[in-house]
Amino acid sequence: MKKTILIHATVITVNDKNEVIHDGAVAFEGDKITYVGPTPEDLTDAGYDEVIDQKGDFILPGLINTHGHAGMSLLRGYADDLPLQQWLEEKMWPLEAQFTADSVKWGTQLSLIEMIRTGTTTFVDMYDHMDEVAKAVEASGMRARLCRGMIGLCSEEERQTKLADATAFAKEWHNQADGRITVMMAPHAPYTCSPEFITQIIEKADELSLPLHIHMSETAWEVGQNEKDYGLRPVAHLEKLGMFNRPTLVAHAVHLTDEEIDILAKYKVRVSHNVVSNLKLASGVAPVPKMLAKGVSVSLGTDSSASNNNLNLFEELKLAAILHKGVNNDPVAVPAEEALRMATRYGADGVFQSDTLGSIEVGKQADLIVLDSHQAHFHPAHEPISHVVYAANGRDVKDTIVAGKFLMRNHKLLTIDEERAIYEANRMFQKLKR
Ligand SMILES: CSC[C@H]1O[C@@H](n2cnc3c(O)ncnc32)[C@H](O)[C@@H]1O
Ligand SMILES: [Zn+2]
Repeated sequence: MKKTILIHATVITVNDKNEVIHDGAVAFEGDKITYVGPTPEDLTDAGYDEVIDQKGDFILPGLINTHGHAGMSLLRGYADDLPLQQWLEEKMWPLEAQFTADSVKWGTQLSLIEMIRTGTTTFVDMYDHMDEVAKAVEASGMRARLCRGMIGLCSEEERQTKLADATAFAKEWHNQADGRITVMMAPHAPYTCSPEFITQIIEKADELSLPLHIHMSETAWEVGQNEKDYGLRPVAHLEKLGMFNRPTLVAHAVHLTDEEIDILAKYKVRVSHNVVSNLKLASGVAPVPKMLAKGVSVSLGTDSSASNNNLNLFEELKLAAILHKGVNNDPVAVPAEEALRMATRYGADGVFQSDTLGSIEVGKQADLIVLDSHQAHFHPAHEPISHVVYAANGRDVKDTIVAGKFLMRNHKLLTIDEERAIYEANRMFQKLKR
């Protein structure tokens, strides 16, 4: 197995002690980290196949995007400035109904390019034609937690076809691509899936020992609708259906009462905070400081490029750190260190892989990103965490490494043909009837 060491770097470990190592080094053998510490004085007999001098660049754990729909990059910019329900019903769903496996394949390629370029090493994806997504992830070298999203607003026969499709996908792809691909079961939302359908999906997740993923409490409309239809708000509704007895990741969680936050904390429900998407669709602002204070694990998600309109998690990172200060009149809400944990450690928890991902520690997966620190906006050279959260942007990422393999080196993508992907995505979009 190849042994590599990155030396003379500023290593932002995001470990328990939040250590930052100046003139530090990170070594990995195969897919695992084998050394984290000061740059060794003498490497002559250490047996490394490759020694890379980072000249002070920042090394961080790869970022983890805990909610999105990669295929939807095909619809970037197609329907801006609308509220969620109108955006979905009048714009997204009619176009998605025309999507083929090829549309999803090329939409996903665009997303993978953006994510690798901006330092995401693991992402969650909920969509249709998931075989195409899984094949693209496998070839790209990325890590992903994938799920076939199920919308229940169709005939019983179609619902059962979707459940069978999700089950077959899970059986075929869970723990594949050397463990880089894992799977969840995903009812789309409480307002698009009946209680009976959600129950069937929970039972299937139980049978397959898989976590669950769902959009929840995204808009005030959704909460009102749930109360009207079932006499309960979404959190109590899903609790009653037994969803939270299984490991669950919910996306959005914008409209929550204090009691609902207590329920999420009690069941260790993971929350994906989609700050840009929630602002753009005018859904609201999730009570993130309250959730964090009550011990809820809150990570960051982009949602899709159709509501974001990019997959650059550095934007979520900065906004998560500053928005909650503004709306709560509290300059210490979501400090920089906590925002960075949301993008890394808590993300690892969000994908149920905190043992192996989310920080730079010996034994964990070598999922690393390198930021070019030789730029004006990273100087004066102090407080690296502050610079990464408040001053950095996705284009600062020069190297992206997943499972010890470079997917991008010196800004050059190594596993995806970018020009072809851009060409094909445009061709796919032109085929859609708008
Ligand atoms: C078939 S699963 C994916 C499904 O979700 C839709 N979607 C995208 N973004 C959101 C969002 O913010 N809330 C609810 N649903 C969303 C997407 O259009 C797909 O149909
Ligand atoms: Zn979504």
